[in-house]
Amino acid sequence: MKIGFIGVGAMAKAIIQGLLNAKTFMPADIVIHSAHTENYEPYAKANGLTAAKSNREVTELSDLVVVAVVPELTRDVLREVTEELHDGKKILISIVAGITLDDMESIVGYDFPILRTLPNINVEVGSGMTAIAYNDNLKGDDLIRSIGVFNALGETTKVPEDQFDVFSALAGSSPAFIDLFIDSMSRAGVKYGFNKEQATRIAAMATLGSAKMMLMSHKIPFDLIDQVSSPGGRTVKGILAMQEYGLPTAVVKGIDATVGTEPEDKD
Ligand SMILES: NC(=O)C1=CN([C@@H]2O[C@H](COP(=O)(O)OP(=O)(O)OC[C@H]3O[C@@H](n4cnc5c(N)ncnc54)[C@H](OP(=O)(O)O)[C@@H]3O)[C@@H](O)[C@H]2O)C=CC1
Ligand SMILES: O=C(O)[C@@H]1CCC=N1
Repeated sequence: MKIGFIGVGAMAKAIIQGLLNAKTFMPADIVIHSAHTENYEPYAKANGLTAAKSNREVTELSDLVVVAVVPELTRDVLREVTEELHDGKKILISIVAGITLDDMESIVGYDFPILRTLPNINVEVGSGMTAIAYNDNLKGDDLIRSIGVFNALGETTKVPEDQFDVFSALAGSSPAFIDLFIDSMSRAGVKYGFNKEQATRIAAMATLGSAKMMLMSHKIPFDLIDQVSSPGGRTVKGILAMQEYGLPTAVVKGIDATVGTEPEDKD
């Protein structure tokens, strides 16, 4: 089975690296093309991937065709490859935020198998969280095979399409928010004399461990907060100060802005 990528930017590269790490595909079975030869050819060569000369060639050579361009270009790219998609065997996979199954069906055809996903950048290290939705034409082994690509890169969860934008904020964008939190912790460490590298490592390991605790203990966040907050100790003072300075509200406001729900956030 071959998987092709139309667009090889940050997200496609994270998926490809994750697939190579997981040995889900042989490098030569990963076919790529993007806008600039100087971007995709050296990348293909460095990783032993197959570089195609066009989006149409990627589609022709692949069983699973992943669209990984920015939303604004997606419709044009789908129109470009519609003919090659229709050989009766191919499955279209989109990782594009904001483009619905219906949007895609209206371009490539209503009788065509499509998996809509919203992965996050952590697929690169096998700890991704990917939303999935699919149309009625994707079923049986094809469904298992196409979802299996993302299960090999972490976890998948079925999400109603009208919740994809919220999922995108909570999982697609949140790695950047968590990185901001880690960087803020690390800068606090620097303020008190740690070097940045060591402070970042400490903050990142604490974040990783806390996420693991949350998932493995099945406790709610506030039970874990209470476990760390010794009576009369330092942690509760820190929690109260963070609340006073608006951390929980800042996070919700950040998600609002990402989803675009507030009137001032509308484009
Ligand atoms: N970044 C993330 O964390 C996430 C991104 N996504 C979605 O993934 C998609 C890609 O995002 P991201 O990787 O960040 O974006 P990038 O800008 O990093 O990558 C876009 C890619 O599209 C290529 N491209 C541009 N025009 C064409 C064309 N006509 N034909 C083929 N390829 C083309 C670019 O080529 P070149 O490199 O040659 O210039 C580039 O490789 C978006 O739709 C986004 O919504 C979804 C979840 C998370
Ligand atoms: O910033 C974006 O629009 C994309 C979607 C989720 C993560 N990156």
